[in-house]
Amino acid sequence: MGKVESPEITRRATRSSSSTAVTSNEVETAKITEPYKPTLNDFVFGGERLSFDDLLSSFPSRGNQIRELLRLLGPVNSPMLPLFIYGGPSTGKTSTILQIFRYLSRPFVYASCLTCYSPRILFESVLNQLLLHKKNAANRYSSAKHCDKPADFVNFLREDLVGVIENLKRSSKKLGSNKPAGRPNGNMLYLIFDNLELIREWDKSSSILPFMFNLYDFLKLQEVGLIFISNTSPDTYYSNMGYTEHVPVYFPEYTEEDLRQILTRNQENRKLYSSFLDVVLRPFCRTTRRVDELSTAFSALFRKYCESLSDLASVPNEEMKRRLFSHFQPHIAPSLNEVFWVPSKSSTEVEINKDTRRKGSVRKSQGCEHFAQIDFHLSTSAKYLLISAFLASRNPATLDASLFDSTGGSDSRKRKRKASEKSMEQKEAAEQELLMKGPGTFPLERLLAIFQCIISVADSFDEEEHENDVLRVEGDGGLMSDVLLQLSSLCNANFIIKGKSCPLEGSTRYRSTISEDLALKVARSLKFPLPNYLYRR
Ligand SMILES: Nc1ncnc2c1ncn2[C@@H]1O[C@H](COP(=O)(O)OP(=O)(O)OP(=O)(O)O)[C@@H](O)[C@H]1O
Repeated sequence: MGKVESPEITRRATRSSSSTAVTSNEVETAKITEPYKPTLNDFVFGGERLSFDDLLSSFPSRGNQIRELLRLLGPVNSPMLPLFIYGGPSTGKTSTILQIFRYLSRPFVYASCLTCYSPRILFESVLNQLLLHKKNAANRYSSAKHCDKPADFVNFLREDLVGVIENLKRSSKKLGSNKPAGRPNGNMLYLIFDNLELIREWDKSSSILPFMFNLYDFLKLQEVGLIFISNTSPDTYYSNMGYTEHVPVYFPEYTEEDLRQILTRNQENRKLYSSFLDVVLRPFCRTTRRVDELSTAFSALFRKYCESLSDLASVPNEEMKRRLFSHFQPHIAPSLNEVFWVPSKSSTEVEINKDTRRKGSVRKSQGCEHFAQIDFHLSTSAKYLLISAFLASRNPATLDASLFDSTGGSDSRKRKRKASEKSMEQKEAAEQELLMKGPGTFPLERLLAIFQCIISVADSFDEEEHENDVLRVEGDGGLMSDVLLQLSSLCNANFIIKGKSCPLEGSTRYRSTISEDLALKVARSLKFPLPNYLYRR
């Protein structure tokens, strides 16, 4: 995955070979061959400490999440409930939390379920880090402890954690409050488990996720902070949760303006880059909002944009912008197509395989299949239902009336949207909060109302193409049973989560789990103008 130029993430262990001043050849040789001796400092980032301003400016549009995470982590040595950080792919979850730890200089162990793709690799990776054990030729690349059973892992983990925490306490006492940069701050140790959603793929026994969520209760160690990072919301783990409360922190998808700030952040000539973004950002955002995908596509495109410029420091005027644009325009569409076909690794991009669907189970896209397969496997009405659920989760319910009129016709939509934009401004604070909370829940009635509306809109713009499917769903007497059947299939496939009943209303609530990327792809396959119906900040 192409990562945007983010602040360096280097753990001290990987810097072991960085040279110190040497005075003679012998000393030099000795230094090079001398095996590196890991210390407690390996639990924190080395190098200069990051200031709070640097932390904030490294992650445009993540100020709220950074402040929230700092609040939840609390002052040094504060016990905390497990955190559950979630949000779509490439929304900065991993980089933000790691840089927060760099800023705090607090000791942590990090394991990603992407690279640790079996219980044994995951457990042993955590234990190796705790024991400061490095796999190398001398130990035949073996782990410090052999461990593939959750029960063994808990025992080893507790034992090792207690040891490390004791050492941290001793070292804290020795150093007092006068800690140089690169030394662990405090005696809490944090365990960060990233890409949690992938466990579902490799844990055939389905026992690891419940185990992970129980870890806090199993360990009962005040000095240990647990942080889980996931691409999917806590609801997608619904059946696995129900243990000690995990505090959710949501990373919402970026808006176009957020992406502009993120992408412009490290550019030498911001004005030039901004004129480039004026041309490319909007069309690309319709295809993807992933920072990694955009930055990869844009780095090549920007070179093309500047090709005819003799001075890269020049500030473009209108005439120059026009010239650059006409030179560069032919490259936009091919690049867009390339991005369009890059399969996103969002875990919500699940394909309902014909066979597995019959069995009622779900298989994640293997990455190389492209969207055409979703096209093949989902019926048109299921796609509309999926889009309706996405809209219901994503838009504030108060905007439904202004986005869809009773006939679902699109004629008056523009006018009504405009009128509602005024009131949207007044409600901005409340709705911002709504977005922060992540995809919202909705009752069945709202889903069906949106479904009816968008189907009639679609009908009016593309009557012939979808006639058979849509009209069948809309027109015949089996409407409800058909839609409910589709809904139940989408719930089985985890595209839509069926939650508990609302205690006040007594009705069941639902939540969409799909990413905006996927919703847009589904909408594109139907030629449905989804962006027109999306509430944007
Ligand atoms: N607000 C931001 N400012 C600067 N860079 C960002 C921001 N958000 C994301 N990025 C960059 O995008 C890339 C992907 O981010 P990161 O891996 O942290 O996302 P993620 O949410 O953990 O993704 P995934 O769920 O796929 O693991 C990184 O290079 C990161 O630095």
